[in-house]
Amino acid sequence: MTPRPGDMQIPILELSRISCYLEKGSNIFSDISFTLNEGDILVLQGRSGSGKSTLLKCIAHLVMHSGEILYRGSSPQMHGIPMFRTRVMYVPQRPSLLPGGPYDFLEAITNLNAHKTLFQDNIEGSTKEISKRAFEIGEAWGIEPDLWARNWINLSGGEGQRILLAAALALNSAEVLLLDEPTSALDSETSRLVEEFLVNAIRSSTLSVKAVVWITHSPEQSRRVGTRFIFLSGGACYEREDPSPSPSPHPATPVG
Ligand SMILES: Nc1ncnc2c1ncn2[C@@H]1O[C@H](COP(=O)(O)OP(=O)(O)OP(=O)(O)O)[C@@H](O)[C@H]1O
Repeated sequence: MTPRPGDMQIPILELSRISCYLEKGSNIFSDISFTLNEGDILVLQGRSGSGKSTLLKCIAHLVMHSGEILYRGSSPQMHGIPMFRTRVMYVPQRPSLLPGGPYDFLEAITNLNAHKTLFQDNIEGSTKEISKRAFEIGEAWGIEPDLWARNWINLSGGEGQRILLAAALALNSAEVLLLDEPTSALDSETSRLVEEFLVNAIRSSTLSVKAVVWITHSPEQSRRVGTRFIFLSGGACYEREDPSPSPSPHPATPVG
C-alpha cells in the first residue's frame, strides 16, 4: 500500500500493548504502547538486556509478539509483511549473519518483489542507481567504493556498520528506520557525520525516511539527535522530556 495524502494525519506507526515472551512465563517486556509521528527521532534507551533490540525486532515483525502494530493505520498483514519491512526497516548493529558482501546485499534487496513493486521498474529503484547513492553516502562517511565489493567478514565493525546504514538510506524505500545502535562501532568524529546525515534525512522532503527509532547508550548522542526519549525498564516503557542517563524507578510518564 502506498501512503495517500490523507494518511499524513494519522501516526506513521502505532504500537498497542506489545508484549514479547521468550518462554512460557518469562517475558522481556509487556504492554508497550506508543505512537510515532512524522519528524520524530525517538531515542530508545535502557539498561543492557532490557529488551531494546527485541522491541525493534518485534516492530519489524522479526520476532513473535502479541499486541497490535499499525503502519499508516493498517496492520503489517494488510500491507503484506515483505512490503511492510521495506517501509518499516530494521537496521541491525552489525551485518554478522549476512552472506557475501555489501554489493551482493544491495543486489539481493533490489531484486525482492516488494522492492520492485514499490519502485514499479522506475530507474530510481535499480541496483545501479541505488549502488551509486549508497557509494555517495558511504564516501561522505569515509567508506571507499571498493569496500562494497569485499566480503562482510573482511570489513571492520565500523566499516560494516556504516555500509549497512548507507545501504538502508540509499534504498530510499523506508519511511521508518529502526536503528539498533547505529554508531556503536564508530569513532566520535565519524559518529557525528552519521548523526548529522540522519537528522537532515528526516527533514529532507526528497528522501523516503520520515521517522526514526534510534537505540543508543549515549546520553550525549540522545541529546544531539533525539526529539523524544523513551526508556525501557523492568519490562515497561516510559517517556521522558530529557535523555537522562539512568531512569528512576518511578519515571514521569508511563506510556506502556
Ligand atoms: N533468541 C533469544 N533467546 C533467548 N533470550 C533472548 C533471545 N533474544 C534476546 N534474549 C534475551 O532477551 C533480553 C533482551 O535482549 P535485547 O537484546 O533485546 O536487549 P537490549 O536492551 O537490546 O540489550 P543491549 O543494550 O545489551 O544490546 C536479554 O536478556 C537477552 O538475553
